Amino acid sequence: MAASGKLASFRLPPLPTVGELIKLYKLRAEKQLSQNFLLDLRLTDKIVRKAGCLNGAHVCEVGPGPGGLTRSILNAGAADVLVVEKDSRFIPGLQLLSEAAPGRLRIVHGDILTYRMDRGFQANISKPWEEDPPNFHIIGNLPFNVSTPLIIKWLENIANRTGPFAFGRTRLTLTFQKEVAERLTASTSSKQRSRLSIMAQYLCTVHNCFTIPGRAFVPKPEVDVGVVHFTPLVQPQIQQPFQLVEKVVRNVFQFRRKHCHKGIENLFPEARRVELTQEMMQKADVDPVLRPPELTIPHIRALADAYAHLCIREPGLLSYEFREELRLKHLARKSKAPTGTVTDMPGGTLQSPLQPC
Ligand SMILES: C[S@@+](CC[C@H](N)C(=O)[O-])C[C@H]1O[C@@H](n2cnc3c(N)ncnc32)[C@H](O)[C@@H]1O
Repeated sequence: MAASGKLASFRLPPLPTVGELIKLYKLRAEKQLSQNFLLDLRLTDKIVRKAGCLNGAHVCEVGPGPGGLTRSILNAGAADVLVVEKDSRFIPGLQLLSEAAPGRLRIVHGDILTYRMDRGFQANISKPWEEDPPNFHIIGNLPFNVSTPLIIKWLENIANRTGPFAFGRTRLTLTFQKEVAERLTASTSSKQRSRLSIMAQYLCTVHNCFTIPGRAFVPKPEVDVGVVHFTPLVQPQIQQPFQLVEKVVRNVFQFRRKHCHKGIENLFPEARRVELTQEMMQKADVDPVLRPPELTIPHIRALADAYAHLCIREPGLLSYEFREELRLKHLARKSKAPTGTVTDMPGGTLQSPLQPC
């Protein structure tokens, strides 16, 4: 069959196994870089299947390490794979893989947090945002210590259509600590509903594909791992700047067990807190006694729209941060207090806005 004949040509020639490579190059996992390797190619193949059809695709893989997932991506027929790896010890093994897949694997020794992915691929892979996603994917068994900052950065990129999303609605297939995967995909009122749930779901369709038990990794991490797939939405569910949405959501979830108006109050300077909170809740038509996890994305949209309206009317509001007001107040009190009082002691500084001294 022509199709299967074509598929067979994607497959890599015989190579040392990932386990043999690890031994060959004496690659001890570095805890600092959150290195937990997947050596079972059935599992890496399963992750890659969740990305969708990779036939002829362009792929950026985050943290390839010894290259197990990279092999599965290449075997799935990706035409152009660019891997970004911070630890130089993995580069020789990846070069071996690159020689086995001529012209299909490019290796970048760098940090994914600063790497300019928009410069790593040609503009002609782009698809207009309103059309189907481009044949460009980001895939990674992410280092845990960078996974949350990375997804927040990419969500902001999605909102602004920058970075990897300058090419269109680039899909992401990524691993997270199971708990983070659950937060990303949590529905309204669930125990895991959090800031991350709202920020991800207002911009993307998010699926928690499956869980990999910790014992499948070498060395075994203390937690299980979730594989999450993201497809950016054509139309974000909230049409306000990312920073504004992030600020509203951060404040709302500040007191997740209290009524939502408690967190919203902190969007406003103390002197006008009651009045402006009331106005914002009324404008948004959101019940102030709902708890943050009970808020749906339409509720958050109404709150963000109402807050944006107030910020246009009162331009100083957007830059107001209640923690800054507390800090200044605390400093003022401290400068007035006689020396030796509790505010001068190391433990006397403000721990939380709930416990002003
Ligand atoms: C959890 S391991 C996964 C390795 C491999 N993909 C696998 O599945 O076996 C994470 C990998 O990301 C790399 N890494 C850690 N921080 C990184 C960063 N900031 N940028 C790029 N790679 C990073 C580590 O060196 C390691 O190879």
